[in-house]
Amino acid sequence: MTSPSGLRGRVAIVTGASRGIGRAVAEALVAEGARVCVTARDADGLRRAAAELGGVGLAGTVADPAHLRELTALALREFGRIDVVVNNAATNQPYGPLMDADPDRWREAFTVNVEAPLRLVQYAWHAWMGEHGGSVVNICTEGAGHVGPRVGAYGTSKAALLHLTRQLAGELAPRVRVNSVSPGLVRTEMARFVWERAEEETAAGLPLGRIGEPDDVARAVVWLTSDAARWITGADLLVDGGTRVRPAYASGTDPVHAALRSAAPPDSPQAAQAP
Ligand SMILES: NC(=O)c1ccc[n+]([C@@H]2O[C@H](COP(=O)([O-])OP(=O)(O)OC[C@H]3O[C@@H](n4cnc5c(N)ncnc54)[C@H](O)[C@@H]3O)[C@@H](O)[C@H]2O)c1
Repeated sequence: MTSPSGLRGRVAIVTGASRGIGRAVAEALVAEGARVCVTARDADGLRRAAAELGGVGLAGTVADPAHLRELTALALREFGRIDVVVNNAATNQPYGPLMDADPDRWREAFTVNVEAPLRLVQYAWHAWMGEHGGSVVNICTEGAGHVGPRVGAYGTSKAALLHLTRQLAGELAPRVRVNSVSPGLVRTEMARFVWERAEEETAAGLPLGRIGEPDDVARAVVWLTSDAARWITGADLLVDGGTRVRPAYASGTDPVHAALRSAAPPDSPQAAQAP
C-alpha cells in the first residue's frame, strides 16, 4: 500500500541527525516509511541514532566535501536511491561584532551553513536525483532577516542559504524541488543559551504561546518533502509560533498598531462625522 505522503520506501539523507531538529526530522521520515542515511560529528550519538532509526550513519563533518561524497555513496550502496536531502547541520557560535570577525570563523559559518548544503545537493544530483528526481529541504532560520548582536556571521550565512534555496529551485526544476524551513526558537542544544535564559518572555511574546519543539519543525520538513507539496518549490516555510505577527497581536506596544486599535471602525458614527 502506498502512504499518502508518498514517502514509503523512499530514501532520505539528513545531516546533523544525532540530536535536535535533525534527529526529529529523521524520526518523522522513518514514521512515514522512508529509510534514512544520517550524519553528524558526534560518532557515538550518530551510531545510536542510526541504530534506533533502523538506518545507516556516517560520522564526520559536512565541512569536508569528501565526507559528503562518501555519505552519498553510502546511501546509494545501502538503499539504491536518494529521493530526499535535508540540509540541517549548521554551526551557530556567538561570533561577536562583525568588525572583529575572525576570518577563520567567518569562513567556517559559510562552509558549514552554505557551501556544505550546495555540495551535498551537487553529489546527490549527479549520483541519482538529476535523472530520477527528488526533493531538498534546507533548514534556515526565522532570524536570518534580523540584525542581532553577536550573530552576524550566522545570520548572514543563513540569509545566503535562503537565496541558495531559491537559486537551486530555479536550476533544478522540474526534476528536483528545493525549499527551506525557517524555525523560530526551538528547544535544542544549539539554542539552549537563549531558551534557558528567556523561554518565558519569548513564549509570552508569541501568538502561539510557546517556544518550538524539534518535532514542530520536523512535521513541516516532512510535509515539504512529501507528495503533498508536489507543486511547491523555491518556498520558505516559517515554523515559528507566529513571530512575524508578534508586534500586532501579542505585545501591543507597536505605536502604529496602537493608533489603529484606537481608530474608529469605518461604519461607526464617529467615522461618519470625521472630516
Ligand atoms: N534551535 C533553534 O532555535 C533553531 C532556530 C532556527 C534555526 N535552527 C537551525 O536548525 C538546524 C538544527 O539545529 P538544532 O537546533 O537542532 O541544533 P543542535 O545543535 O541540537 O544539533 C545540531 C546537529 O548538527 C550536527 N552538526 C553540527 N555541525 C556539524 C558539522 N559541521 N558536520 C556535521 N554535523 C554537524 C550536530 O552533530 C548535531 O547533530 C540548524 O540548521 C540551525 O541553524 C535552529
